[in-house]
Amino acid sequence: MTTVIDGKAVAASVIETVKSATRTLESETGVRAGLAVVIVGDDPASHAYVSSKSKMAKECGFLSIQHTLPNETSQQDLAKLVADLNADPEIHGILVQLPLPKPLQSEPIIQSVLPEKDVDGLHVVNAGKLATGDLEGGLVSCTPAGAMVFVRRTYGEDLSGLNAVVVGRSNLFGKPMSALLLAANATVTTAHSRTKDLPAVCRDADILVAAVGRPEMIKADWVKPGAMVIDVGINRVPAPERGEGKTKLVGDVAFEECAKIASVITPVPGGVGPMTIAMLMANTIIAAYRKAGRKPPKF
Ligand SMILES: NC(=O)C1=CN([C@@H]2O[C@H](COP(=O)(O)OP(=O)(O)OC[C@H]3O[C@@H](n4cnc5c(N)ncnc54)[C@H](OP(=O)(O)O)[C@@H]3O)[C@@H](O)[C@H]2O)C=CC1
Ligand SMILES: Nc1nc(=O)c2c([nH]1)NC[C@@H]1CN(c3ccc(C(=O)N[C@@H](CCC(=O)O)C(=O)O)cc3)C=[N+]21
Repeated sequence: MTTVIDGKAVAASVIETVKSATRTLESETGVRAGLAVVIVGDDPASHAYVSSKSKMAKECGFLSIQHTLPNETSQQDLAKLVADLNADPEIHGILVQLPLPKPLQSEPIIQSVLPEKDVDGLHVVNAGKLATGDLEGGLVSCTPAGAMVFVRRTYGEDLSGLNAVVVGRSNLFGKPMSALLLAANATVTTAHSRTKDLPAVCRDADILVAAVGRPEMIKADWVKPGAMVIDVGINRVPAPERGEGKTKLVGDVAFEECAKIASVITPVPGGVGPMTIAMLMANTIIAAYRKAGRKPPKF
């Protein structure tokens, strides 16, 4: 029987841990964890994500601040806001929603967030700590951190002897995912658009992770029988069967056919997506504990 991971349920258990850690920190030190989310422009999908992040932060008991800036915001004004948030002692985590509208440059903004407040894990200091195997000292990008929770719940802490294939090499997901799998002793291949014979590479994977952004690209005959398949892709596609002009979300994995071959698989929606938000809350409480000189909880 194939196990379909219930990402909402796993995310809810992470959120419970965050809530109790938030209460403990506040009662023992008087520090209330604070998260600032910055969004520039009016992209509706980004607004939907950001409002669910702000809502979840409130639910966790955080001070939750959202800064909504207009499309025509200048690079200097955005940089000034980040500098103010860096200096604000009530704020422990800063997330600048990506992508930024043109012509804003995201890289200088990402690198200007203080590493200890970089709950997205995108600062070179955090990426570097992960790359050098320092998993305790930095902050890890939320989506790969969430996918690793699924991996640990399936295989445990030690992935020795297992082959993992990550399709995609972005700084936001593919690279940190590969680094986390490697740190857990898996034998890791990072595949991308230039990889030769991708289906054959994927068939070698005991843990196959897809983060490409191509609807249902991974087919059943790419999956090793009994493998764990983690689908990170979020693709909105037309769904005429639901009515004219309707759309639906699908992942990068052809779910129905791959579920027959895999032993464990994550759905879209309801898989990795909810974990991204939960791990953002986890990173914020970790940052707040560190700021207070306390040992943060483990997730
Ligand atoms: N669930 C969640 O919370 C999140 C979901 N996502 C989703 O995950 C997906 C990937 O996101 P992200 O990493 O930011 O995307 P990017 O567009 O930054 O990266 C996509 C990667 O896929 C590779 N790729 C593209 N086409 C192919 C192909 N035909 N064969 C093999 N590899 C290919 C690219 O290779 P190359 O480098 O050679 O160009 C690149 O490395 C998206 O659908 C995104 O929406 C992302 C973040 C969070
Ligand atoms: N600085 C930054 N950090 C990010 O982590 C970041 C970002 N920018 N920009 C965009 C991507 C995408 N992303 C998602 C978060 C939650 C869901 C999510 O909750 N998905 C639900 C479905 C949501 C729906 O129905 O639309 C699910 O898969 O079940 C998806 C995708 C974070 N990202």
